[in-house]
Amino acid sequence: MPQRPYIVGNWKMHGTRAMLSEARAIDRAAQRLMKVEVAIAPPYTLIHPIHREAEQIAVGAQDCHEKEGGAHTGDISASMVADAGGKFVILGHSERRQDHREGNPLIRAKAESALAVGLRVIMCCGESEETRDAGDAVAFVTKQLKASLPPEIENPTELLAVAYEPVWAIGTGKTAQPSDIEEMHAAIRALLIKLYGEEHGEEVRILYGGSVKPENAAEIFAASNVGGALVGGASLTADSFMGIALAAGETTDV
Ligand SMILES: O=C[C@H](O)COP(=O)(O)O
Repeated sequence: MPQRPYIVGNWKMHGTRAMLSEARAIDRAAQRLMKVEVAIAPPYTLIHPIHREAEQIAVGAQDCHEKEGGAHTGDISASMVADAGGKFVILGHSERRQDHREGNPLIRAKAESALAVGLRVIMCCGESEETRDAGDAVAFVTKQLKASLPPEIENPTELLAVAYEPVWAIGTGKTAQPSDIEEMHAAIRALLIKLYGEEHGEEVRILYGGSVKPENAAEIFAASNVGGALVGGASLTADSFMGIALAAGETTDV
């Protein structure tokens, strides 16, 4: 049975307690949209407050440290995320790869640490504009993803989602063409089947991310192998975020 579309808001470094009202509005709207799985990844400081109030949506983190604990000033471990009520963690986002020079081996170690405490991993991947222009996008992304994903996951259907986010489409207003999304998601699907077997490889949701908005969401969700979206800017208000979730609900017969 196919899984529900998964619509995840990545609030990035936006959000003080003033944003709790937006989270409440998202949660209320999600209660009327049971065909879609809605989640938000606020800054660490808002995970617990949102978790305490939310009835429908899951809350998660935008990163975690690869170690369980220790002398790592300023870092947060996967078990701390879980303790605060987090149910998932976004890993390998291009902003972390760039701002914090995170490479594939480190990202894989973080994923192993997150899975060990039962967090779902949303593993990001994506190519730069230069790589796409050179015609190397599919080869680059599949190699990046293979090197970032743990080779063994107990229940990938439940505990893994992949987010394809072309770097040039993030926060720029540019989105990939549906045909390019289909080509990339098909290549990712083939990799997931190879890594985790047919049963799980077919079921893991592959999200698209990069300037998703209510206006372009329906076209993106109509593309094959798109199981949801990782949404940045448009997830900061309940209206636009739930507009995207609504579009996902309309394209599913789950
Ligand atoms: O994680 C989300 C992505 O980076 C997309 O961000 P955006 O929707 O603002 O382009």
